[in-house]
Amino acid sequence: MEIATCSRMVLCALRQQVLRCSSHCRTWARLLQRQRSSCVYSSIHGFNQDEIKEKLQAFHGGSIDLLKQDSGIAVLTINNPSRMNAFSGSMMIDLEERVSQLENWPEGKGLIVQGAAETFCSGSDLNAVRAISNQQDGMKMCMFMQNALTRLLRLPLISVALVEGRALGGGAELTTACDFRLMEAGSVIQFVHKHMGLVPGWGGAARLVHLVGSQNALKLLGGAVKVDPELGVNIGLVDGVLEGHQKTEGAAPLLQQAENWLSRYTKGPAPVIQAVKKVVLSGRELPLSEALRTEKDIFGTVWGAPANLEALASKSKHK
Ligand SMILES: CCCC(=O)SCCNC(=O)CCNC(=O)[C@H](O)C(C)(C)COP(=O)(O)OP(=O)(O)OC[C@H]1O[C@@H](n2cnc3c(N)ncnc32)[C@H](O)[C@@H]1OP(=O)(O)O
Repeated sequence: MEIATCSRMVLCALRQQVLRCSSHCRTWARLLQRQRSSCVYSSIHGFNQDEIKEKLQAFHGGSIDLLKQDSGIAVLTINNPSRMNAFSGSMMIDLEERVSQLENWPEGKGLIVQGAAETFCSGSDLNAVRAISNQQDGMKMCMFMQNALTRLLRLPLISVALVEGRALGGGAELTTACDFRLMEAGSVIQFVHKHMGLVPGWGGAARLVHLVGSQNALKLLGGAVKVDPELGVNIGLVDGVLEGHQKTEGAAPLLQQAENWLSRYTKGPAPVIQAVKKVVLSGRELPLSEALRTEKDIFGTVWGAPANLEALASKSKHK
């Protein structure tokens, strides 16, 4: 073959490769843009994040701890045991920061949200609530938490709330910002807002309606019903019941049980698991035509990618 012909062929292959790469880059840029716009409120809604962060910072205590594991499953712990893991202001800021870290975790596949010291979370810290009980601050805190929890639910990770002990008020809302909920036998999820003269404000009502339907949501909020694992499973709020490791002899620690449960869905390469979450998320949140276009874009990120080529080469049978 002539040298000129050969170089033309190489150039052509290179051009195709560049075109393919730039199309991938454009797709990723579009998807990243969508991820960045995960927030519900921004400056166009009159929301100033720095302003409310400064206010929340004054109510300290507790922390939100993040452990990223080599397995690709991270554990997020609500840690304020002396107040039954209630959310102080600084913990709200911590939560937002941990969500940012998880948004930038290419190896991530799953997330378990748990409470420290054998209980889940008793909602917002009532001391902070009293101090910011004026209308303006309440709205700002509500927007801040809706943004953080919406971004939590929209992470490209399959997430599970591991409910041990009690999930009350904002704690119950937090469970709805995960893809799945697992409850320990004997634990309770309760939207106690009505007893506090409130309704959910962290996005919990909107998400609850999607999970259990408006009839059940109305019952749970209107009656401040104590949801035990059996009721939770019956109405579709809860996806699995774990054995209480202290009460049942030989039961594995709860976190271990939750990791085992989740690992069924996180087995495989991170880009594929993240793509699975993204297609479901777009189907759940977008109008059909937009969801279909997004699915096509996400499909484009896995088609012909290493995991796909490897599977094709191995001629796998799905037995
Ligand atoms: C939009 C968000 C809406 C919201 O989240 S509003 C808040 C909803 N949550 C609540 O109302 C929970 C109030 N707390 C309770 O009902 C009970 O404390 C709870 C969780 C059932 C536990 O009861 P017990 O086991 O008897 O324990 P206890 O009452 O002695 O509590 C132990 C210590 O924890 C504290 N605590 C519990 N929940 C808290 C909260 N949300 N904010 C601030 N402090 C809270 C409680 O005051 C007590 O502290 P201390 O030992 O008296 O200093």
